[in-house]
Amino acid sequence: MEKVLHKGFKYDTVPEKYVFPPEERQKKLASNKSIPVIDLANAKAYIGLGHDEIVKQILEAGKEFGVFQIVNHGVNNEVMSKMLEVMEEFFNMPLEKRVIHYSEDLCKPVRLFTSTGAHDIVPLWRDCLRMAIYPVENFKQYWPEKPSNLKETVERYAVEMKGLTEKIFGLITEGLGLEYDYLNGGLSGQPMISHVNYYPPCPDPSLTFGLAKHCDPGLVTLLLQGDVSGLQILCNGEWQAVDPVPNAIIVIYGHQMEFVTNGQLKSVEHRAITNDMQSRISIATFIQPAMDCLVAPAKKLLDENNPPLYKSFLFGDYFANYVANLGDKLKLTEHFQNTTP
Ligand SMILES: O=C(O)CCC(=O)C(=O)O
Ligand SMILES: [Fe+2]
Repeated sequence: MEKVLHKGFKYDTVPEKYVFPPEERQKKLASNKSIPVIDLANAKAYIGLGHDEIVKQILEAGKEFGVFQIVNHGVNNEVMSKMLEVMEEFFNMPLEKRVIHYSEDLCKPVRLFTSTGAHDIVPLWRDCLRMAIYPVENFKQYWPEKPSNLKETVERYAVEMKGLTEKIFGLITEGLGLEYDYLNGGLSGQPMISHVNYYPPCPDPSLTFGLAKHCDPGLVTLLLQGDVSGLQILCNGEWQAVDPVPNAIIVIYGHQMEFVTNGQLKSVEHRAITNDMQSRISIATFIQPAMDCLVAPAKKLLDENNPPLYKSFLFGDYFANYVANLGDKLKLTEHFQNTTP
């Protein structure tokens, strides 16, 4: 396989190997409901005016869609735009400057790869710079030296993402009636990882995917998508676009959130499509349990009317299954559902 897809020029035609079989290609989108945009301006660490409404909206969005966008989230807008800008610069650097980060070693804290970097049947129209970003002091040394302001920008972004995670977790646990820090500790104990997804312009987006249908493995994914559309979610069997909202961050519930909340919050299946006019960058930051963390439905959410729908398992076991099944939610759910009456 080629080391990276993006070589800094526009392709004239889609190379054969990137073409998906006709039955798997995108079909018409549903244009009904739009994904909720939740304004966090009045969300406080304590109960205040407007706060209860925000908690309610977050839970409802989780029950219905498994995804929502947030605005006035407190993350510095300049940090977000700098992050997108510096990553665009990274992917526009000459190939020889980028390719030094290419690696197939899954354990590396920073690596560039193409497609999923795994055993794809049809490769995806995507390159990805994967970086462990938090705790900053453990990983900063591995981040790319070029562009020269990359390290400083990623550091600021990582700190903002950490703060935002705590804020969102506080709102979710409050809404569910769990202890305030229930989702902290082991359940979000893995270092924070960001995937900087780069989708070069594609001559025929109807034939390819930037990312194929998957659910995210962790608790939540915080996604920055700039102003180019491309994210789609599967909602009641129909695909729907999540169009960009200025300065918004998309919150995607991952599969562990569904397990921990005993199915109260849904993990949404999603994909990314390509675009023939512009390249697109999205930055996904994953909050995931430590590999040795025991994941199980929260006891407070169980009673005789709400028996556990899932088994308890080590996140490491889940993750091995996730990789083997390419993030297929149905297969993973079957594997971890509780079959004892
Ligand atoms: O590019 C996007 O909008 C989606 C990215 C994504 O789903 C992921 O990185 O897991
Ligand atoms: Fe994803």
